[in-house]
Amino acid sequence: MSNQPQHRRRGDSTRQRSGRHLYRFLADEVDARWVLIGLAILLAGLGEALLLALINLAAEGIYAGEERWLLALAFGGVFAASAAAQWLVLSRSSDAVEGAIAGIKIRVAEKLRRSSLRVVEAQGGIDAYAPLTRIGVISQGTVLLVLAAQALSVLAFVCIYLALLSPASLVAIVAILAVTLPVLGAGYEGTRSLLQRAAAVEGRFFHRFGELVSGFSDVVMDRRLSDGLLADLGRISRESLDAKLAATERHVRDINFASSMLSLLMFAVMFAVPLTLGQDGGMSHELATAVLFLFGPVGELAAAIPVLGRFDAAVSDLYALEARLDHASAAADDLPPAVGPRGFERIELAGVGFHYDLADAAIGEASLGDKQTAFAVGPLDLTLRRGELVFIVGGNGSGKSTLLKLLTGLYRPAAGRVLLDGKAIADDARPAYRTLFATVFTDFHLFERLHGQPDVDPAAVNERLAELGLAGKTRYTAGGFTDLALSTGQRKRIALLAALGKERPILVLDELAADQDPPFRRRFYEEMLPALKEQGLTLVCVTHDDHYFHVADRVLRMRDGRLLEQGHGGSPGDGA
Ligand SMILES: Nc1ncnc2c1ncn2[C@@H]1O[C@H](COP(=O)(O)OP(=O)(O)OP(=O)(O)O)[C@@H](O)[C@H]1O
Repeated sequence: MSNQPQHRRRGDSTRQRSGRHLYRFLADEVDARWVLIGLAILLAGLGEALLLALINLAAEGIYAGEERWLLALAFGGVFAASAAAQWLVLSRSSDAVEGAIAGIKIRVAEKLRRSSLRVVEAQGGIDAYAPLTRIGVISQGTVLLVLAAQALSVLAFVCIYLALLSPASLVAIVAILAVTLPVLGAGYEGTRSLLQRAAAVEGRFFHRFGELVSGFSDVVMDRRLSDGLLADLGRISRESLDAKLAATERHVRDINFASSMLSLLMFAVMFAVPLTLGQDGGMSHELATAVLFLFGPVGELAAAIPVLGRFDAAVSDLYALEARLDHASAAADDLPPAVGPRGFERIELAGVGFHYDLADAAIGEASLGDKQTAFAVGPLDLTLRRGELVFIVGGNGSGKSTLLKLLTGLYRPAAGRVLLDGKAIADDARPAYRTLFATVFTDFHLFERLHGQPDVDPAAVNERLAELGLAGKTRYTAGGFTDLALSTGQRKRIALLAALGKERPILVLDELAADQDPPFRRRFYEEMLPALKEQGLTLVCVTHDDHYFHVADRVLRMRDGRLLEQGHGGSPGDGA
């Protein structure tokens, strides 16, 4: 079982109320001195309220000469302290959040590498990891979040100041804020979910947009296809626009509401309270300045709503992704060791069965109910001996690649056993077992550099590239391959080079020769494979090249997920 590192945050947070994600992110992920930041926020708020009081004192016009200088000095001092506090809050919190984001990115990559091939296949393409790309929203949101906290602090201190000026006004202020803040809170909730929906739709847009790029040759050749694709893009875009417009409308309504409530507050403090209590209004200009001072922080709070909503949605999507990966890695094998077993005599598949279940792939709760078997292989019985050259043949979709993934330990058998030299491979031994194999599957990926081989001599790699007919096409340097935009056949040759560089005892090649030109194909079957066998490698190759079956020691045929009886070189199992 996986021994992945434990984190303070657990992956089960996806169903929590919105806002909680934000809180958990700050509390659990961000390594900041919150007490210090909190004190600085309070200081900044207090500073604003003091500035207000000083402005009011100066406006009274009764201080002159030395006293006015003192007021000016006090203003300067408070302003400097308040600005320093704000600088401290913003720089410390931004640094801490950036640090947390950098850590999260690596943590998600670590969780992904600990999940299984089936899960990664089932997640689909890179779109599934889009929450990781939206993490930048968190950086942008941090400043606004801090400013919103500071606005709350200013609000509190200005209210205290107002209370000191006119205790009766405090009642009106508290009543109005008691209505305004929860309404803004509810507005935040709604805006957040609308923005989250818009982000999800945006993800679908980019998926479809990706099809426009990857299928471009069809797009320019087929008007009906390109019209259909564009219509689809337009529909998705409108859906995203609708969600965004709804969010904006709600936000504008919130801002409107907040400013109306402030006007009401002004009315209450300037008219309702004095008229009701029969006050003479001598304090009114100070009260008016104080109420006007509230406009800034309340406006900042209202303006922060959509950004905080995006921040919250981004964190919540990220945690949902992590929860899926946590779920997957809990059931996945450990990481393989850097160096595994080197030698073996025989590998056996004994009654091995496997099926592609939608539920196997289910890493969220949603799909657990749709258990369906898409394709099943087995029971498979096969013995592979050291030094053999085995071909696997069969029609499209007969299960050849699935067999290779079972043989190499990439898939966990649902039935039967895989035995290494007579000993069944237990789950905890499978990662080490996998290191026996170097593979080139049909959906291989060419890494830009030979990761994990830091000491590789570029000159030696370039020599091998030349042997594979790729001199002048690409070169290997300390920075990696200079060019990988090559033909499919050429890319496959590089994949072969990379696989051989791993120096594993078994080489598994899935239709490697399929895209090669006839001279290279002949060289591959008649010279390279025999030479590799001569060097002691065990080779398992999926092929459709019946011209070269004679090269193999054995040819096995797959049909409908079953291995037919084994034949010898030149005579595949069912006599085809
Ligand atoms: N990742 C997957 N998820 C779900 N089903 C899959 C997946 N990969 C393959 N299958 C199913 O398994 C069947 C066998 O696929 P497999 O790739 O093993 O066949 P193959 O013999 O290698 O075919 P080909 O010659 O076309 O490469 C396919 O028909 C497909 O329905």
